[in-house]
Amino acid sequence: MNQSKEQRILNFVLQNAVRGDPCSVVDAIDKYCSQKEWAMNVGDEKGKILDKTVEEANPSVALELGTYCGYSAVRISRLLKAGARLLTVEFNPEFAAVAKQMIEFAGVQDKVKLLEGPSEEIIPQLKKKYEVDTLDFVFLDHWKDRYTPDTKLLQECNLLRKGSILLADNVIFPGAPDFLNYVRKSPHFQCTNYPSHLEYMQVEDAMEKAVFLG
Ligand SMILES: O=c1[nH]cnc2c(O)cc(-c3ccc(F)cc3)cc12
Ligand SMILES: [Mg+2]
Repeated sequence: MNQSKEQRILNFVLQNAVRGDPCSVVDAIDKYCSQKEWAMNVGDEKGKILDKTVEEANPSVALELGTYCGYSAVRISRLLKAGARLLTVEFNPEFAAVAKQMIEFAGVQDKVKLLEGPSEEIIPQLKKKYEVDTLDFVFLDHWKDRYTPDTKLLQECNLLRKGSILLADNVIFPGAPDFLNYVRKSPHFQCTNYPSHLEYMQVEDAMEKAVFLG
């Protein structure tokens, strides 16, 4: 059976990174995807914006929508303080299977919980099934058409508190215009735009930070 691109990325990591070393996993994925096969990891340029925002949030509980191969789950969890945790949601079972192995190889499995399924089903379960009170940090990197409905759902489920930080990837390319409209017009969010480039390409992209004001 032919290997998928995501399985090829994982194999490259298993052969070129250091087990238990999250930075080596992140670097190996970036090396493969910049030199061999493009893939939709957030990448190192936008990854540095992600790092800064995670450090600013210093979350006890973080949520990621869109795990893919686990690149940003490893990138985020390497920065988490002792006892902090990341919940990451992936709809595609093939991607989830690769991400699970990526997370374990990186040695961050004790900080990361991978939840398989659609975000609109999982978000309403976070409080009761996953013992979440409120989320300190949310990384939106799944499907652009879900950014706005899932942001509204997070609010409706009382999962945000004053100061919760949302960070959205790809607000320029592929683009999430309705999300930008929603958060920038809402009195409940204070927004900041971070111009950057599409991962591994010279195409303009940006990330949007939206701090919940309560
Ligand atoms: O679907 C996506 N989810 C999350 N992140 C993405 C991301 O960073 C890039 C892209 C993407 C970019 C260019 C292209 F030609 C085709 C897809 C998609 C996603
Ligand atoms: Mg993305």
